[in-house]
Amino acid sequence: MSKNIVPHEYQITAYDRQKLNGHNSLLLWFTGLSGSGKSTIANKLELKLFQEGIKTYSLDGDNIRNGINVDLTFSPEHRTENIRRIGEIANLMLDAGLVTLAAFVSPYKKDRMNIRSIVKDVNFVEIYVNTSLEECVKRDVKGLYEKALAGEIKNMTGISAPYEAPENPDLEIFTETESVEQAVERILDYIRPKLHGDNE
Ligand SMILES: Nc1ncnc2c1ncn2[C@@H]1O[C@H](COP(=O)(O)OS(=O)(=O)O)[C@@H](OP(=O)(O)O)[C@H]1O
Ligand SMILES: Nc1ncnc2c1ncn2[C@@H]1O[C@H](COP(=O)(O)OP(=O)(O)O)[C@@H](O)[C@H]1O
Repeated sequence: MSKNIVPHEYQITAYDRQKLNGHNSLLLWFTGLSGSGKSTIANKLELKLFQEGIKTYSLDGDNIRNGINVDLTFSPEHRTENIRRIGEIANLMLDAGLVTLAAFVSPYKKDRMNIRSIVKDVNFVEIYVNTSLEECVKRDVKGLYEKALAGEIKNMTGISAPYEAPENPDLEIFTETESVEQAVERILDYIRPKLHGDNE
């Protein structure tokens, strides 16, 4: 914490907000290549949670890279800063009592580990959306791989920039053999005890 900044003691705590909501805060962190299926799965999962009365919020490139992080590029340093800021925002969302879904390529191991240290470890679920580069290139949802392979985009993850796969993710999803619905059910099964368990 910076010098000369003294935190206020607020009467209402994260614990109180979680109690009022009837569930714990959780950060569901989706990592994987562009086009691996992070947003598709996160979207379906949020809908399911919402329908169960769980208070949620989704963070992804649309609301972050076009907003608070509009100043950042895809250089390694800027990706690190992108993920650091998102970690801090997610931490506020956890404090607010929300189940927060974050879908970012987040290619560097050290940046993802930093998230664990920003938020309380118990609240963090790392979900590796493991789809092969070949499949992502075949899908080419946004036409980025074609451009990257033609040399029109620099620093494209998987083509001209690294992706460091998680070694011990909490969950690993294989979208080439698993449907979106199956992935969502598996994630729900995994997080249910965390949502409703003793999380003090
Ligand atoms: N060079 C390069 N590398 C990877 N991705 C690129 C790049 N340029 C643009 N895009 C699009 O931006 C989305 C990735 O942004 P992120 O904020 O998730 O990236 S990172 O975590 O900072 O690495 C990513 O979105 P998703 O496809 O949803 O993953 C891409 O659509
Ligand atoms: N099992 C699956 N899980 C997730 N996405 C899938 C699956 N099978 C095919 N897809 C398709 O792959 C694409 C993934 O795109 P998207 O969710 O935007 O990826 P990301 O957010 O990782 O960039 C979508 O067009 C989706 O319909």
